[in-house]
Amino acid sequence: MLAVHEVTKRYGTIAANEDVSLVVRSGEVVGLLGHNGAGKTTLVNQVVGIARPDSGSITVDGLDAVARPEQARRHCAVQAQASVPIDGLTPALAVELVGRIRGGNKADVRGRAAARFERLDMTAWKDRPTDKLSGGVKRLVAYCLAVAVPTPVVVLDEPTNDVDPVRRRLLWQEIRREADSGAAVLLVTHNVHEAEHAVDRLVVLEGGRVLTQGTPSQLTAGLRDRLRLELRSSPGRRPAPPPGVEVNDARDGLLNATVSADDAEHVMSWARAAQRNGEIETFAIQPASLEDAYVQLTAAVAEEAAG
Ligand SMILES: Nc1ncnc2c1ncn2[C@@H]1O[C@H](COP(=O)(O)OP(=O)(O)OP(=O)(O)O)[C@@H](O)[C@H]1O
Repeated sequence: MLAVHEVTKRYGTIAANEDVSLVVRSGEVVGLLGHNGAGKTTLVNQVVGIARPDSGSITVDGLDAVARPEQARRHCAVQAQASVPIDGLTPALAVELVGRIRGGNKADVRGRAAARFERLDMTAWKDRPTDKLSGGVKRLVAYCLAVAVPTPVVVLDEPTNDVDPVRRRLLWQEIRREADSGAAVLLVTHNVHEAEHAVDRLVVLEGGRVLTQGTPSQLTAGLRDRLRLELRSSPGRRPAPPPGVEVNDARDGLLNATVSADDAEHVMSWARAAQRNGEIETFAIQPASLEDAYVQLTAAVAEEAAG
């Protein structure tokens, strides 16, 4: 549904995107991850026709988005990172207006918007002037505007920013629903933890290039025998961790470490004993997460670049 093939985009000497290829199929949510400046927004801008690739191709619903961006854009819903200026309107009116401009039938647009406001628990705000809404609610309204009419491709740039944790969950469900009804969803996010549970596949960009891509479980496969130990020391106590524990971070009484699966049993016994004798308050041993894999991957690239 969305196919990006060997796209390169330079700004002067900066290669914002270099040979980027990815595919988002109908029914899939694909997360685009990467540090600040990795090239995510540049890629999104080219998909929606705001920027033009120097080379490579992009097709949206089978249409050439480089040669005919205006045509391709009609098949694409976009929620940009910047907020949408809709002051003077209410969310319900703004969504209706955008839906009608985009060719939706009035009753359909209204019906879809009302159901979506309900599912996102936003009904209380739908008839309030938007300049009186909080930043998080405005962000949700921007999402509702983007998907006011159904499109084969949906591109979302940081849709969960500023949204409270409860509505963020509702929003992830809503995004999944969009894919389940047939859309190909490309989603830019910095929230690796949330993405792990909400996306089908991930593409990691670094320095404009695709560093890796795959399902969350493929990306964490290399860390299967690595577990994560997190513990909180008791006030004034700093117990030395046992052998086999690789400390990643230790400050303010919180320790984050990596433990090999083979050592997990003796680390667990040590932690239990330390808890019994009052050295630590709480501890948890968990499987390594996508965030661990992401940090490891990007750190390896940074080390390589530093020589
Ligand atoms: N219009 C522009 N002119 C010059 N350089 C640009 C322009 N747009 C982006 N860049 C540069 O291209 C690189 C990629 O930027 P981009 O905004 O795509 O990154 P990003 O991954 O979206 O970052 P963030 O997570 O901070 O939004 C950066 O080095 C940025 O400074």
